[in-house]
Amino acid sequence: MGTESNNYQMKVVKGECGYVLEDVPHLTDYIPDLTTYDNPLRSNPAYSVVKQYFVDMDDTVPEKVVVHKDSPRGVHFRRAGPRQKVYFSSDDVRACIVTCGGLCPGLNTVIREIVHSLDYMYGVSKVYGIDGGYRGFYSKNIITLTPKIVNDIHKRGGTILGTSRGGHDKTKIVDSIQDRGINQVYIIGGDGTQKGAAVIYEEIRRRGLKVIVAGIPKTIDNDIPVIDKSFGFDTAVEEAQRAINAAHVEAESAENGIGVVKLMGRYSGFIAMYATLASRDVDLCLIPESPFYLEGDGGLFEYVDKRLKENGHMVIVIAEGAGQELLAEENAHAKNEQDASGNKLLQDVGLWISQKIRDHFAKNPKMPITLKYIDPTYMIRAVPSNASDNVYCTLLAQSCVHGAMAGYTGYTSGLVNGRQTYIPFSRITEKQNMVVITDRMWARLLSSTNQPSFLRPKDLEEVKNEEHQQTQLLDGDNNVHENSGH
Ligand SMILES: Nc1ncnc2c1ncn2[C@@H]1O[C@H](COP(=O)(O)OP(=O)(O)OP(=O)(O)O)[C@@H](O)[C@H]1O
Ligand SMILES: O=P(O)(O)OC[C@H]1O[C@](O)(CO)[C@@H](O)[C@@H]1O
Ligand SMILES: [Mg+2]
Repeated sequence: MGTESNNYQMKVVKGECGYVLEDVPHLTDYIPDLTTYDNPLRSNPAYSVVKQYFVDMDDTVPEKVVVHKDSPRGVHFRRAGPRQKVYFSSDDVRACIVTCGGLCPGLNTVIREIVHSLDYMYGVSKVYGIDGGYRGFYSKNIITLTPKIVNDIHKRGGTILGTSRGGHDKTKIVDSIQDRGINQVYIIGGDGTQKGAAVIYEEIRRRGLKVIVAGIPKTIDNDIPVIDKSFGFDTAVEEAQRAINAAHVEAESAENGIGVVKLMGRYSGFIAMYATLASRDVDLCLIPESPFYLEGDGGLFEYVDKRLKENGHMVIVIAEGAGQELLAEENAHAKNEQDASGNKLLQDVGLWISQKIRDHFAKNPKMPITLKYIDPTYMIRAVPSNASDNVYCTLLAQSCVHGAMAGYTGYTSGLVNGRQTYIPFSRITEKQNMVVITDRMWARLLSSTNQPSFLRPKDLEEVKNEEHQQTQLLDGDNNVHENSGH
C-alpha cells in the first residue's frame, strides 16, 4: 500500500482489492521533526481502563457499506478518535472556535463540547471564541471560553459566539491567527464555511505554520455530502412537526381547508421530506429536486382538487427552494439578489403557491377554500438541539479535538456509516447533498402521501441524466442514514 497522490487537501492511498483511503493531511506532511507527547488520556483513569480506547493507526471507515461479493473495497476515510501520541503539549495549545453561516440547533452544544474536551481530556485551558463569524477574526476582540462559561449554553438556541455571512478575508484571518499565537482553529459551519476553512488551511500550510484547521459540518438543510446527516437535522424535523400539526388543525377545521407550510431547504429538500414522512398528515410535499407544474392533467391543481373532494382538507409542505424556476419564469425582471456570502436570495415560494391555489379556486364558486400559510423557518432554526442531536454534537466535538491533538489538519469531522471519521475538505466542498428523486426514500414518500410524482417522461429523462452528477448515494439511498430503514 502506498501514497498514490498527495496534494494540499487530500492524500490518496491505494491498497489491495480496490481499497482506497482518502486521507486527511497531517502537520508532519509539511513540518518535519515535530516533537510528540504521550496522550494525556493514557494516564486519565476514566480512559485508561477502556479497552481499545485508542484508535489503531490503520483504522479506516468505508464510504459504502452495501457491497457485492465482487465489488472493489472502495473509498475509506480515516477513523476519528484519540491516538497514543499527540503533537501538542497541553500548555502550548491556544485554540479558537468560530461559527459561520445560518443558525442551526446544536451550535452551542458543539462549542461547549469542544471547550470541555480540550480542558477535561487534554488539559488545555487557553480556548477562545471568535466573535461573529469569519470577519470577527480581524474586526473584533477574542472571547475567553472556559468550561464554566460554556457550561449551560447547550440549553440555548443560536450561537453564543454570533455568526455572519460574508467577510472571509484569507490574509486578514491568517494574519490574526498568527498574531494571536493560535495553533488550533475549530470552524463550525456549512458548505460555504468549509470552503472558507479549506482556504485558511491552504494559506496556513503555505506559510508553514504549526496550526491545525478543523471543521465541524453544520447545515440544517443537510446539504453537506459524505456524512450520514448533519447535527440539528433531527431537531429541525421534530420542530417542523409543530408547524405541520398547526396547519393540519387549521385545515381540518374548515371546509376545503388547505394548510401550507414552508420549510427550509435552499437546494436540498431533506427537512421537507423527513418532516412529511414523520408527520403522516401531509398530502403533498414539494422539494427543489422534484419539478412540478400547476395546470392541466396530472398537475398540482388537479391533485389538490381531488384531495379536497376525497378528504375535505389537505396539508402541503413546500421546501423554500422548490418551484423557483416557475417563479423565475413569472418574474423575469426580478432582481437577482445575493446574500453577503454570495448565496442566491430566493423568492417566497410559500406565499406564491398559496396565492396560486387561491386564484385557481376563486374561479370555481362551487368550491370555496380556506387556506392558511405558515412559515416557521426562523422558529425552527432558533431552538436548542434535542437529546439525540446533543449526543451527536458531543461525539463530533470530541472527535474533532482528538484529531487536532493528534496533528491531523485540513479535515472535517463527520459521521460516516455510524462511525466518526476525518474527511478531507475537498470531499466535503466538492458538491451538495441532495435528495435523489429516483432513489428509494423519495419513492417511499410518494407512497406515503400518495401524491403524484409530477414527472413527465421528458423530466424523468433529465433527472436520470443528472442523477450521476449528484452526491451521495451511499448505497443507493437518500443520505440521512439513521432510521432510513434500508
Ligand atoms: N468559496 C468560499 N471561499 C471562502 N469563503 C467562503 C466561500 N463560500 C462561503 N465562504 C464564507 O463562509 C461563511 C459562511 O458561508 P455561507 O453564508 O454560505 O453559509 P454556510 O456555511 O454555507 O452555512 P448555511 O448555508 O448552512 O447557512 C461566510 O463568511 C462566507 O464568506
Ligand atoms: O436568512 P438567512 O440567515 O440568510 O438564512 C436563510 C437560509 O439559511 C438556511 O437555513 C441554511 O442555513 C437556509 O435554509 C435558508 O435559506
Ligand atoms: Mg450553505
